Amino acid sequence: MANSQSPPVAVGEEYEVEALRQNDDGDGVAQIRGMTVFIPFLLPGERARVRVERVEKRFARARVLERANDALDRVEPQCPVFARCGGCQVQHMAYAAQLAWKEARIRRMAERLGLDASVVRPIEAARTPYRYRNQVQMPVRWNEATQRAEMGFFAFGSHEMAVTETCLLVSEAMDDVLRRARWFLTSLGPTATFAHHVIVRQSRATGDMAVVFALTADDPSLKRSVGRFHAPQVAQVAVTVQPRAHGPVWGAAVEVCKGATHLEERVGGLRLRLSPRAFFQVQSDMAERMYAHVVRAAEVRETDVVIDAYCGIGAMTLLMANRAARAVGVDEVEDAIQDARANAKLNRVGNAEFAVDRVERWLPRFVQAGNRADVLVFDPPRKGVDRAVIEAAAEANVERLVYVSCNPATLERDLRLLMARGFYVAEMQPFDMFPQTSHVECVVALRRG
Ligand SMILES: C[S@@+](CC[C@H](N)C(=O)[O-])C[C@H]1O[C@@H](n2cnc3c(N)ncnc32)[C@H](O)[C@@H]1O
Repeated sequence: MANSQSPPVAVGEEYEVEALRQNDDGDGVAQIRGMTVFIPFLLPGERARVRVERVEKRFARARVLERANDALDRVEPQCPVFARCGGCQVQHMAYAAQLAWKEARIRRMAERLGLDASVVRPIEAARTPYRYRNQVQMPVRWNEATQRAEMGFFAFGSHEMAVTETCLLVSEAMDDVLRRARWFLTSLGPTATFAHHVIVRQSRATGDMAVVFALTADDPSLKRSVGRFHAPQVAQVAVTVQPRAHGPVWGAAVEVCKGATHLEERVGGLRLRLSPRAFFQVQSDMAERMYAHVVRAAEVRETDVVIDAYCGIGAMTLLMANRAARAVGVDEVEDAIQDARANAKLNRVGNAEFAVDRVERWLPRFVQAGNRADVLVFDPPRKGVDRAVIEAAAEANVERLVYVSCNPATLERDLRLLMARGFYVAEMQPFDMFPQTSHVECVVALRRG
């Protein structure tokens, strides 16, 4: 018999459960003998026979063996590798239910922060919940037995590959290029073992695509071979050398082997040059709507000095510069800032400047040097902003701050800190930048007061 210290459930045990709610990863949550159990792909109200697969101190994970009923929100997932690929978590939910679930998460965050429910606006839905992504990174491996290159996606938190030729989140033209890249690597023979990822990005404006082969070896003849890849609408072929096949995908540099040096995208009336290594929002249409919202939320006036921290290729910097006295964009990626400077010229924006730096270094210096700023825009990566950035924002004496976040957990942490330093939340606008996944984007307008 289990003693009082041992967990109430054990790996391999089977139970009949009902999911009571959904956690932020999209998993169903049930209670078994007083323990919280997370069950992927089980929706609230659904009952199932499950097997416990992992037991931690405070929770366990279980897998559905047989589902007894279907929730009203359940739909048939469209992708053949859904549940095996780690990319999508909620294809089994109707799109309207995905939206409601994401909006509710932002509402719960507002509640925990002690905010009035009226600050949260209804979530902005994607125009197309499938085939919306403008970029994809597909792992590749060489199959010794079949002597073919295989592509697919890694399962969540593992390097086990779900082999597939298609991703329903990208355009059909991108799917076609991925297929051709796999045939091409197969045609190279075992030398293709050096390829570990194929990255494809497509411009919404021109339809042109850039294809980057990520290789483990810096081999000139392999690079020459890769340069022979061609497919309809592919305007650029490049390589990046990243010796570790499991870890970061990109190497230190990207070498264009063939074609254009950049793609061109158009957003919010701007022409934007886009290098392979520079970040760009994955859904161009939603990016356009979100940028327009950020400019409105920042209430940019013509005497304002605006700081766009984590600016990427400078799209928001330029949109705000058009209404301000001066705009400064900062990003740590040199290629992105080169694009941003070129984009300022391309769009004849004369009052935008850019710096290659880490925001946590640049912003405190900017503020301590006594420079004026009226508006701050933060659009950090998933880990949120550094403590030094919060302190600098508090000292900067800005009236308006707009925080663009792709991770509600770090957003909540950072909002709590900003609120403790004299900012209040005026509005929260969620955007469904990543349909079929558990991710949600949110733009928060803060004011000093
Ligand atoms: C979510 S993206 C936003 C980019 C841009 N605002 C846009 O909409 O395209 C985050 C950006 O932050 C940059 N970045 C990440 N950490 C940084 C840091 N510590 N300092 C400066 N830039 C950073 C990345 O290079 C990336 O361009």
